[in-house]
Amino acid sequence: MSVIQVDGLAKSYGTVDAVDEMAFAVERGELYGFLGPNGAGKTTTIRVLTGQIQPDSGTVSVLGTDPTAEPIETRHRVGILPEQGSPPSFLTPREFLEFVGDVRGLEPDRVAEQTARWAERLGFESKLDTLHTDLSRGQQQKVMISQAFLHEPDVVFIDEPLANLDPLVQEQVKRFLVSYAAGDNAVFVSTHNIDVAEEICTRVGIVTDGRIVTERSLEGDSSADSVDCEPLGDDSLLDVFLERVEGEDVRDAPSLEGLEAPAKR
Ligand SMILES: Nc1ncnc2c1ncn2[C@@H]1O[C@H](COP(=O)(O)OP(=O)(O)OP(=O)(O)O)[C@@H](O)[C@H]1O
Repeated sequence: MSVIQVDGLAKSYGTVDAVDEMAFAVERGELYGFLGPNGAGKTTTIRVLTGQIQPDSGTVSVLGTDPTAEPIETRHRVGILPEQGSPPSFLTPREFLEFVGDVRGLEPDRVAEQTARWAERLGFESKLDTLHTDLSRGQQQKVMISQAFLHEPDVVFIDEPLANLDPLVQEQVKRFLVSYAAGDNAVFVSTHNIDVAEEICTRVGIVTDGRIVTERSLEGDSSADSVDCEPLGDDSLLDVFLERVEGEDVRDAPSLEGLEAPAKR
């Protein structure tokens, strides 16, 4: 059984159809990239899958739970790194991770062990007892990454994983995500970053206007054997993206008048 299954999902906000006829499935061992332009419906889909909002119609299943009917059960079982999420300003990383560990049902010893491991892995040991309000945006992002993986969930949802991270930490996080998915888990990454998706994902679904318009497998021998998906082949992911988004090659789109860089003298 797929660890994430979405069929006929629809969600509107007033007259805006944010998600419409969305359908896909993700298997264990996959690092699935949800790639789409601004407003494509990526965050809305993740919010439904993590039990944060109710859809208008469709069925969703995450690790055999129904996030629309049992959102707390789903949230206990998965890791979530929300878009622009930040840890509470009035807590320190240690206090916040203790809180998250408690909510996720971890023993205090295990929380302490995991906190130390993540602080070392992402290099924020010296900030463990500093209030978040006094941390940089990138340091806060490291704490948010740590909370998503603290309880070693089988499925992790991540909205823009590398935002605000310096290049060195970006490389570490990318390598970690690849190895985590390969360890019989599933990592679901929503991103605008085509290069990162091409580099780390095992499969990518291109989302526009609230639905997946095409999927591509990015590895020859997919770890998820049951996935039947067209390989990327000789195309670049950028080419596939540009062709599919709005059904036209956006490289031919008119330039933004008045915004051209001034000619060099
Ligand atoms: N709470 C809301 N109220 C009204 N409209 C919303 C709300 N949240 C999202 N939308 C609209 O729904 C559509 C899909 O938004 P969503 O945030 O899911 O897209 P996205 O693919 O995550 O975009 P981005 O890459 O810019 O984060 C957009 O048109 C957006 O304006």
